[in-house]
Amino acid sequence: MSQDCNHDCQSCQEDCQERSFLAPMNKDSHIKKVIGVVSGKGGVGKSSITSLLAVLKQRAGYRCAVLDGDITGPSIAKTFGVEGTQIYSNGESIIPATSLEGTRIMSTNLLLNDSEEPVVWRGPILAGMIKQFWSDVQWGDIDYMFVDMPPGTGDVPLTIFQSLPLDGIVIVTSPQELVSMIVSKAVNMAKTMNIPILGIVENMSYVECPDCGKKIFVFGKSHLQDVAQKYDLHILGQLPLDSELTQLSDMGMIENYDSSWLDEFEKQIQFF
Ligand SMILES: Nc1ncnc2c1ncn2[C@@H]1O[C@H](COP(=O)(O)OP(=O)(O)OP(=O)(O)O)[C@@H](O)[C@H]1O
Repeated sequence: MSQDCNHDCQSCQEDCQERSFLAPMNKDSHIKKVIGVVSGKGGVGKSSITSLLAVLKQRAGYRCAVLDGDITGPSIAKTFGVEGTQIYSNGESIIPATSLEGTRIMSTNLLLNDSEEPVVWRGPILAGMIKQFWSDVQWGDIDYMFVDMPPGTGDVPLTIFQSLPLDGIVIVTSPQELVSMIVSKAVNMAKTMNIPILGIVENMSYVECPDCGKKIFVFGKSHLQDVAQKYDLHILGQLPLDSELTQLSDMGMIENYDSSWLDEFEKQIQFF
């Protein structure tokens, strides 16, 4: 580190070991905990679990926010029913959308005129967008911010790992993913970046028979225990496939979702 260091890494060109890639927090935001939600590949329910984590913490009385870092496949605004909300700026910062129950949300969907328009930006622009969501949005006082990370372990998730002060990550998987190498990539990425892994969630694990309540493991025997043991991961939950969750998410009403398994999930995330 140079003797003249003023700790402003943004304007400094020096090749310095102490260089921090962290994006500055918005001056009017006070965010106590930032938790990233990752998955090795798309479609396993990462955005749904991100939303449910915020819903559960909000129900427990905390002030929550969701930063939709899945810039090219945003779904959080729709899930929380704020798609189409007019986002405005106070001249200095962008004001996020607020859901019916008070969760603050920022997502690319809120910035596009047409939510069906594809986002065809390249990596550096995507990464810059996520930093702007952190630095330029006036989040206010937040107890828990959940960051819906882009799927995979590529350039953009890596930038989020480096740019946001993550307190930990939650890994979301599907039963099929657990038998592949995909989970190990997400685990190794977090370990390389020195970010604590809070736990692993197996989503779409089983279907519950509506008549007798029996759990049917449609993808065969779960490998969750083996994987958790192998990588020393805390199991946060084994969540069922539930059509009501899909329907409420599609209607923008995830905050109304309730189910008996949510109580157990809520207990498992109390230590965050
Ligand atoms: N446990 C579940 N039961 C029923 N439907 C679910 C469940 N989890 C997710 N879904 C549904 O599956 C679809 C994909 O889920 P989601 O968008 O959360 O996945 P994702 O991993 O974030 O995908 P992507 O990475 O492509 O954004 C959505 O329609 C969602 O409502």
